[in-house]
Amino acid sequence: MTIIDSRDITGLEGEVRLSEASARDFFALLKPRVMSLVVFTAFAGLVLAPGTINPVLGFIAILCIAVGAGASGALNMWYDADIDAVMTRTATRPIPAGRIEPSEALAFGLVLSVFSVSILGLTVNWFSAGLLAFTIFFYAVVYTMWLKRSTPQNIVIGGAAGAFPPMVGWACVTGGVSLDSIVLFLIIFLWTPAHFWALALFKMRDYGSVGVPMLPNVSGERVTKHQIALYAVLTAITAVIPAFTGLASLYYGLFAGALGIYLVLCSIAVWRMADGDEKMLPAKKLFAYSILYLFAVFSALLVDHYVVTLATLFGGTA
Ligand code: HEM
Ligand SMILES: CC(C)=CCC/C(C)=C/CC/C(C)=C/COP(=O)(O)OP(=O)(O)O
Repeated sequence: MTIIDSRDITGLEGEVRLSEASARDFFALLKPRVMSLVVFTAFAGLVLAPGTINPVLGFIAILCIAVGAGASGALNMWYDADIDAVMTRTATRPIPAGRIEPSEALAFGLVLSVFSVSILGLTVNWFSAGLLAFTIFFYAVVYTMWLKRSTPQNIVIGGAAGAFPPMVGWACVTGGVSLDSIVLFLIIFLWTPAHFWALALFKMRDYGSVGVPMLPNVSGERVTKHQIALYAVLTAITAVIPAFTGLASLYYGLFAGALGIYLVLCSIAVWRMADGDEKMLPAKKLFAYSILYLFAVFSALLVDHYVVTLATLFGGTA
């Protein structure tokens, strides 16, 4: 018997397309583009941590963090399906578009969460697994179900979820937390407001249409622009700290400083933008640069780490 639904109007060919689309849709539930940078910061935490980890275990650890991050994205999309259906940016996501049932997304998110945490605990260590579980809980429950719809400080507090991954990576190697891993946490924690409020400024109407209390909608553009500049300065300063704690060299510090100065300049351009500006070009530029910035800072930490390690080896054998 042929099942007729809106996606199956061309017989067998339609059915084949349906199953292909389903795999893509389940993949989309993992928020792969956002989570790729999250996983990269976790990888950096794992590499920068003192000590070593068996490469196979390191690979399993990163896979578990990627799956756990994706699972939290699926749970976020399950809970937010009602507002995602209304906002133009999110209306075509698999659940609001009707391509995945909410119950399927919930089951998918829960199974992947349990799977990723258990495998990480059984193969690597239970401290990192506990931290991964806490991170998933923080994003899916604390941010998505509670803060997002109740306070304009939602992403400041909720942003902690996005900042934990390097600490999870670090804990995979050391089994604990250290000052250096807290600095990595702080860089992302302080970066999140400039990253997200830039987007919230040019997507104000979307958030207003669903009543989500994002800062620009609640306190207005001016306050948001001041807050963005404040957090950009704090981020730029914090990102230089690894050069002083010994986690990275002074060359890293100079590079991170230059990246930070440009972040602050972009945020000042947003500050100077007239309220009510329709095009919001400086905000769009800041959002795009914020992503490049975080990627560049964590890449610089990795490159610096390898260069210093090689230099030490070379110096040691010379
Ligand atoms: C509470 C914290 C955060 C909030 C509210 C937030 C919000 C957003 C939103 C709404 C988008 C647009 C996504 C889309 O339309 O698909 C976005 C894009 C993005 N975010 Fe964030 N973000 C947060 C934290 C992070 C973190 C921690 C990272 C990485 C470490 C990150 C990396 C990215 C990337 C790479 C994109 C671009 C995705 C693309 O090109 O489609 N975000 N963010
Ligand atoms: C290891 C692990 C569990 C990592 C999780 C990392 C994490 C919390 C990333 C946050 C990414 C993100 C897109 C937040 C926006 O949610 P939103 O609901 O405000 O955005 P939306 O409107 O696009 O859905």
